[in-house]
Amino acid sequence: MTCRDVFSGKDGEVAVDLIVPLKRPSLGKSRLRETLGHPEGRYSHAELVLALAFDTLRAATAAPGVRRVLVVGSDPVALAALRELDVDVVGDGISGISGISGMSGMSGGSNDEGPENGLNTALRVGERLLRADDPGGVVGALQADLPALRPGELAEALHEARGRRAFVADRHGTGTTLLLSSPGEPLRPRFGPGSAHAHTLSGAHPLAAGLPSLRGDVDTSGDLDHARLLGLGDRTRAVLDRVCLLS
Ligand SMILES: Nc1nc2c(ncn2[C@@H]2O[C@H](COP(=O)(O)OP(=O)(O)OP(=O)(O)O)[C@@H](O)[C@H]2O)c(=O)[nH]1
Ligand SMILES: C=C(OP(=O)(O)O)C(=O)O
Repeated sequence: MTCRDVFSGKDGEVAVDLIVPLKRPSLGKSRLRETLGHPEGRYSHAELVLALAFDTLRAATAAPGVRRVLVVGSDPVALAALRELDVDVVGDGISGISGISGMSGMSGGSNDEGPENGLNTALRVGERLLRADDPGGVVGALQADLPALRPGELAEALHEARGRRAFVADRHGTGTTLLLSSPGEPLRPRFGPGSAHAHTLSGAHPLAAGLPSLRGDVDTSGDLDHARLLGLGDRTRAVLDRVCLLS
């Protein structure tokens, strides 16, 4: 199990274990596929979605204050491709795959009144695994579509939360890119349409810092253009550069 030995956060802060949900890349990011058109032949849609996740994870694992990163996904091939990163991977229990990397899969059952969807179910699977190892820690959910993410901005968000259940809204103000629990308390994920509002209603504290790279999730080609202006991670840039080289 991958776990950074030394917590490098600021004084007295609790280390954070992050869950990163990852839908099967060929099925995920359907709005991006629709608005980008049909790049197939130059790169596959799945390759781009996996690159977004790869760059997100590379930044997350480099962020001070992040102790551990657990990817909960639906596709064994995609999960295997992430093994070179300093992350744990596990099946989301939705697609039939479960234990990977020495972890046992668990079903997603819920005692939470938030919306039931694949994403929240996957997060509960991850939360239960992380809590089994550290019942008193802070658990977070980070989206896998933040290709411009800067480790320092993620660290800044963890710092601003200061142990409160808190969230970061996306740049549109409607979605959520990061949700953090209080130490030892349930995450209570309410991801889905309008999740920023749902997280506010559930009592989570909206983090106010600018954090453009942490708010820059990619759902459409417009979001991808925005992330490109912020500065894409290497993997995503390399996939997109191929289009420019060929066109
Ligand atoms: N493991 C898992 N992850 C999910 C699931 N649904 C969404 N995710 C992940 O949750 C994050 C945010 O999801 P969305 O932005 O709604 O992604 P999406 O469903 O791929 O995108 P659209 O098809 O455009 O709605 C991404 O990291 C997805 O990969 C799911 O059913 N299982
Ligand atoms: C599921 C979510 O992501 P998106 O809005 O990017 O679909 C969310 O923000 O709750």
